[in-house]
Amino acid sequence: MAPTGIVTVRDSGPAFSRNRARKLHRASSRGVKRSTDAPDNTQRSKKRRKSSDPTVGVATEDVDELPWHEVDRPKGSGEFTEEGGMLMLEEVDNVEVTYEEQAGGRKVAKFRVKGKQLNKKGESVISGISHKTAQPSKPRSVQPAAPILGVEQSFDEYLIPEWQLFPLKNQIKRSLHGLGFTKPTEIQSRSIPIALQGRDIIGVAETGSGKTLAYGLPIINQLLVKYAGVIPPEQRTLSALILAPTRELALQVGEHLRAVVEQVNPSISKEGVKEDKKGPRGPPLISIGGIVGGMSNLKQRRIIERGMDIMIATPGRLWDLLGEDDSLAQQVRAIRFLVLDEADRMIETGHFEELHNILRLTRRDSEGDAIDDASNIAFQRAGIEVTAGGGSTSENMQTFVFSATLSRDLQMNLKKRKRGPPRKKGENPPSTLDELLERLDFRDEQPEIIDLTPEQGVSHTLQEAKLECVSAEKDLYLYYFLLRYPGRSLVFVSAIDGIRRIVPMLELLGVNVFPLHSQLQQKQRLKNLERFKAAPDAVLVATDVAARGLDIPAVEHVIHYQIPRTADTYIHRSGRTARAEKPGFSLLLCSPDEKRVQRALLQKLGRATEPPELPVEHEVLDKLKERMALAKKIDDIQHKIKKATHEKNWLQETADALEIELDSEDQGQSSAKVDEKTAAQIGSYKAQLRALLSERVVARGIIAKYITSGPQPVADDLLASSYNDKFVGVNKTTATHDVSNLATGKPRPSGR
Ligand SMILES: Nc1ncnc2c1ncn2[C@@H]1O[C@H](COP(=O)(O)OP(=O)(O)OP(=O)(O)O)[C@@H](O)[C@H]1O
Repeated sequence: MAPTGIVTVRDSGPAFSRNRARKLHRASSRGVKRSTDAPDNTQRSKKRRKSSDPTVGVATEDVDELPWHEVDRPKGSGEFTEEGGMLMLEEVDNVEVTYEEQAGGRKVAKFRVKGKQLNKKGESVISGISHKTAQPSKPRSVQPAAPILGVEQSFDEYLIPEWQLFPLKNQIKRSLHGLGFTKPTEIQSRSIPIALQGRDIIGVAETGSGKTLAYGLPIINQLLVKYAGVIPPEQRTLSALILAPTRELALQVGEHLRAVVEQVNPSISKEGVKEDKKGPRGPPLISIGGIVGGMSNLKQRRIIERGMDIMIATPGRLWDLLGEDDSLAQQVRAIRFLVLDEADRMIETGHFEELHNILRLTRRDSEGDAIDDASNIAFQRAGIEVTAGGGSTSENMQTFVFSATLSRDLQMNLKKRKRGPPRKKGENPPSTLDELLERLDFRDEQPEIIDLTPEQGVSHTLQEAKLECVSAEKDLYLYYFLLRYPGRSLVFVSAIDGIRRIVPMLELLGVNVFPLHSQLQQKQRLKNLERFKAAPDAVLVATDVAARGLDIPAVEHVIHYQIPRTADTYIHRSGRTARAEKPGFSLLLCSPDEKRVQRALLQKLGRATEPPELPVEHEVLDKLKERMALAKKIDDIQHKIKKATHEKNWLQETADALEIELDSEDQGQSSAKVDEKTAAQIGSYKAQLRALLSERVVARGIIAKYITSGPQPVADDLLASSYNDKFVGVNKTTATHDVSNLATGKPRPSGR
C-alpha cells in the first residue's frame, strides 16, 4: 500500500491543519505527501480542498517517484486515524510545482526536481521518470542556467488576484506577494498597463501613493524580458536612468527597486544557477546603482565601471561624471527609459542647467539645437562629445515624469504643446518647468497624462491641524506636542540655524532627536535618517531637504515649525506621513506674524477654511515652562562657550600663522576663570533639569500622592496604562483622534 501523508510547503503559509489533512487525503486516490519546496502552498491546498470542482484537479501520477524521505511524525499525529488516517509523514526537497491548463479548464500539477539537467527533449529527468517542463523560448544546448533563467517559474496568480490582469513577469508578482503588496495602488493600476504598452507617462498622484513602483515595475519587467534565458553580462549597459532631486531620495528609490528585484533573484552564480542567499554570490540579475553627490569619487567610479541596468542619479553629480566619462555619456544617449521623479523639485534645487544638459543627451533630433546654444557651450566646457541628432539615441525610449505636484496649467500646456504650433524662437516658455519639459523628447505623440491629484492636495488619510502661538513659545508648544503625542515625528524648519538651535535644546530635554540638513556630511545625513527610522519615538528636525519623496516607515506626525514657503512644499512635507493608506497627522505652528503667509498658503491650496486648532492641555503646558526655561539657559551658556572657544582657536591659529606669541591676557586667563564659574552654573542648571525630567508632569486636579482618592483618582487608569506615559492625568490619545473629535463636536476624550 502506498504510504499516506501530507503535502505541505516549507517556505510559505502555515502547516496543514488536521482537517485539511483529512480532506487532502480524500482528494487523492494515492494519498498525499509532504513536499518542502513548492512555492504556493496555501492556494494549492485550497484547490485541492475544492476537488469537487470539476475544473480543478491535481495530477498525482508519478508523485510516488519523487525522492521522498520519511520524517518524524509530529506528536499527536496518531489521532488522524479516521478514514484511514495518516500512517506516516514524508517530505521531499527542491521540487518545483507547475500548473498546466488542460482541455475543459482543468488544471494539472506537474512536479519537477529543481537543478536536474534537461534531457534532449527539454524534459527534466528524475529518478528515471520524465516530467515535461515548459520549453525555453529558444532551443538551447543543455546548460545549468536553463532551469532557472530560461523557464519562467510558475506563480499562483490567486495569491494576489488583484495583480492577475497585469501582464507582469511571474518573478515580479512573486516579489509583490513577498513584499505584501497584495494589490496595486491607483497610480500603479493606471500607469503600469500604459507603460507596458511602450507609452510615455506624466503621472501626478498624492504623496505616498506608490509612484516609484508605478514607473519601476515596467522597467524591471522589461529587463526581465531582456534577460529571459540569458545570463546577464558582468558589465551591463545602462537601460534606465532615473533622475531624482536629492541624494536621500535617489538612494531610497534604489532601495525600493532593489527590494523588488532581490526577492526573486538573490544572486546568480557564474554558471547562471540561482544560489541560496548564503551561497556564493555572482552578479545580480538586474543591477541597480546610485550616483549621488557626497559619495566618494572612487566608489562611484567603481559602480560605473561595473556597469548597471538602472541608474538612479542626482543631476549635479551625474553631469560631473558625464564630463569625465565619454562612454557613460554614450550609454545615457541610448537609454530605453528616462524617469524624472519629483520633476518640479529638480528645477528648484539649482541644478536646472545640469538637468537640462543631461536631457539633451537623450534627444533624437537637432530640433533642440535651436533653443540650445547655451548647452552646446556647456557640453564643450564639460568635454562631452555629442553629435546633435546622432544615431545612437534610442527610438523607443520611454519617458516617465512623476510628481505629487505638477500644476494643472503645466499639464494643459504639455497637451497644447503637442497639438498647437511650436513656440516661436525667442518667445519665453511660461515657466521653468515648462521649459524643462520642452527639453524632453517624448517619443510618444501624446504622452499619457494621469492626474490623480487629490482635491485637497494632500493625502486623503492625513488629518491636518494648526496651533497658533507667539514665536517665542513655539519651542514650548513643540516640546509639549512631542510629549503629549509620542510617536515618530518629523519637524520641518525653514533654515539650518533653526535646526542648530532646536536640536540641542530638545536633547537637553531628553528627546531622542536628530538633525538633517544639507550642511551635514552625507554619511551623517544617512546615519541620522537610519537612527530616526530605527526608533519609534524619535524626532527628526529637518530643512526641506527631507520634504520630498522620503519614504520613512510609520512617521506619525509632521510638524511645520515655520509656515512653508509654497503650497507644494506644504504638500510634500505633509506627505512624509499618511503614506500607503496609513493615517498621519500634520500640524502647522503659526505665529501672529505668519498669519498673512498662512492665509496665502491656504488660498493656494484652494482651502476655504482654516484647518482645525489642536486642543492643548494648558495646565500641562504651564508645567513644562520651567523645564524649557532651564534648557534654554543651559543651551545659551553652552553656545557662548562654543563661540568663545572657536574665537580663541581662531586667535591662536592666526598667531601661529603670523609666528607671534600671545601674551597671557590674550590667552584668556580670565576666561578660564569664567569657564569655571560657568561650568558650575551649567552643572547646577543641569541637576535641576534632571530632577524635573525624572518626575512625571501631573495635570491639574490630580493629587499624585493619593492616586486612589482625591477629586480624580487615577489608579485605575494607571493600572490600565491608559494614561500618557509622561503626563499623569492625561489620557493616551492620538492627535488625529483629539482633532477629529473636536471637529465633530464630541467631548474631549483626553485629560479630565
Ligand atoms: N501596491 C502597493 N501596496 C502597498 N504598499 C505599496 C504598494 N506600492 C508601494 N507601496 C509602499 O507605499 C509607500 C510609498 O511609496 P512611494 O515612495 O513610491 O510613494 P510616492 O507616491 O513616490 O510618494 P512621494 O510622492 O512622497 O514620493 C512605500 O513604502 C512603498 O513600499
